[in-house]
Amino acid sequence: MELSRSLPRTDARVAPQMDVLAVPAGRHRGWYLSLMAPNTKGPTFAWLDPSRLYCNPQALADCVRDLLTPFHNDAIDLVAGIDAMGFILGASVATSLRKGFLAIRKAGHLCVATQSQNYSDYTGREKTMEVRVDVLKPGMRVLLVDQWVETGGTMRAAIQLVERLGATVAGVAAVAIENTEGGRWIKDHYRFSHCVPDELQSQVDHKHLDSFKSFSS
Ligand SMILES: O=P(O)(O)OC[C@H]1O[C@H](OP(=O)(O)OP(=O)(O)O)[C@H](O)[C@@H]1O
Ligand SMILES: Nc1ncnc2[nH]cnc12
Repeated sequence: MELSRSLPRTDARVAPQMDVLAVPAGRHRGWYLSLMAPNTKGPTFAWLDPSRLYCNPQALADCVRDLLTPFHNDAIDLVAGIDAMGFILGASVATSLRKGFLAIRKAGHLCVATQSQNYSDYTGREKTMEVRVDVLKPGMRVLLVDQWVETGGTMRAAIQLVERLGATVAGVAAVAIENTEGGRWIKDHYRFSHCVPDELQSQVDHKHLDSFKSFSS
C-alpha cells in the first residue's frame, strides 16, 4: 500500500491537505499542523487534536525534528513525557535522540515509590502527577515533552518533580506553547521548542486554525 503521496507544491496553511497520509511537496515549518483536527465535542474545552498528525509518518518525523532543532548542541541524558499524549511525542523524541524515556504519570498508576505534585490545568480541576523516584538523579539533564502547553500548570508540575529530585530541566518541548501567563513563564525560564510558526501562534492561542475551515476527515 502506498503510504504517502506527493502533492503539488502548495501552502498547507491556506489549502490544507485533508488526506491524513498526504505529504506536500514543499514542507514549510509547521506544515503538519494543518493535519490537526478541530474539537467537535462541544464547547466545554476548546481542545485541538494534534494526535491526527502523528498518523502521518512524515509529519511525525518533521514534528520530532522541529522539537529537537533548538537542542542540537545541548546535553540531554533522558527524555520525560507527560501522561497521556506526551508519551507519544516523548518516546519518539527519545528514540530519535537514542536516549531513554521516563513516564510522568497522572496519579494512581505507578505501583512503585513515587514523588507526587499537585497542580491544576486548563480544566481548573485539581490533579496530581507522579514520577518514580529511582531514575532521576542530581546532575541528570532531562528534556520534558508534552503534546500541548495551555495554562502551563501541567508542565510546571512536571518541572517541579524533576527539579525536586535534583535533576536539571534541559528544556521543554511541545507541539504548541500558548501565549498564556504560564506559557510565557516557561519560555522565560527554560530552553524550549514548539512547532508553531510565528504567523500561526495567534490562531493557536485562539484555538482555531484557518485550516479548520476546510477540514473534513
Ligand atoms: O497547560 P495545561 O493547561 O496544564 O494543559 C496542558 C495539558 O493538557 C493536555 O493534556 P490532557 O490532560 O487534557 O489530556 P491527555 O491525558 O490526553 O494528554 C495536554 O496534553 C497537556 O498535558
Ligand atoms: N490539545 C490541546 N488543544 C488545545 N488546548 C489544549 N489545552 C491542553 N491541551 C490542549
